[in-house]
Amino acid sequence: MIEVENLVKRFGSTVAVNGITFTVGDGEIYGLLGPNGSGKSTTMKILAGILTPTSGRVVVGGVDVSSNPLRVKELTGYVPETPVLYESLTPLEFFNFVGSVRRIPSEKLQERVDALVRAFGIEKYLGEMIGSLSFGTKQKVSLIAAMLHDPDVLILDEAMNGLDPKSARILRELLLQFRAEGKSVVFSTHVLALAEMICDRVGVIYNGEIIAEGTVEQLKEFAHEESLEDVFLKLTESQEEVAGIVRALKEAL
Ligand SMILES: Nc1ncnc2c1ncn2[C@@H]1O[C@H](COP(=O)(O)OP(=O)(O)OP(=O)(O)O)[C@@H](O)[C@H]1O
Repeated sequence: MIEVENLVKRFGSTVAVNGITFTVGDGEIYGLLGPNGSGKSTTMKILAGILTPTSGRVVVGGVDVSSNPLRVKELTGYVPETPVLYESLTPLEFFNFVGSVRRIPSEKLQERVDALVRAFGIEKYLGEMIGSLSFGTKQKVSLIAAMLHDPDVLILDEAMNGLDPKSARILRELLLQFRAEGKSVVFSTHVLALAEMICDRVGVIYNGEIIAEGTVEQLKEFAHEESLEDVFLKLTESQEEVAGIVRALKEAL
């Protein structure tokens, strides 16, 4: 369970997150959707205990992030928008490093590394330097590292980026399994069809505020639109703008 209450994050004069409130239940996948720069990554970094909020309250698995960020990190697996990895380690060395930092018993670590490496099909890269791997393979390493300690909560920032269709399907299945085990997932994406497919509820974030929230069906009804893409464009006031740009392009080209 994740509870976010009146969360604010300022960077100097920039208000990245402007008083957002939402909860993610046990066994729920919550999609955070929003245009570039709307505050998704900042929110997710706060949930993962990486950034401290300016104000507001975040409770993960009953633990307040401000009072016990270390415990929240134990409960949480976080995949950043861009993989942050040690380029001069091999994936296997990196997984062992993560295992020791997270104090995962060696037998359990071995089991989880084997299963996840097999699921994402990266066996042949285990002994290569991470710096030499493709973006998609690095993303898989980042995902596996986040899941090694079997976290109760997963925070995935555009985690499907760079994944081939097979790996994207595997991740989707893993998330559904995660949900069935009663865990909570926060998932940001610009791929609205994907959000529609896997999210139990979505929150649309715009200029640091959640401007609409509900199931995809509820949002479609609320916005009187047929697709989540149209709902998104309408809510973020982009529908008219996109139409204008397309008109201008047609004239110019
Ligand atoms: N470390 C920082 N210092 C200053 N401003 C920042 C910092 N991190 C984020 N911001 C600003 O906060 C706002 C929200 O950024 P954020 O990265 O959370 O957006 P986002 O919704 O994740 O965007 P995208 O879809 O492009 O990844 C932006 O205006 C951004 O420039």
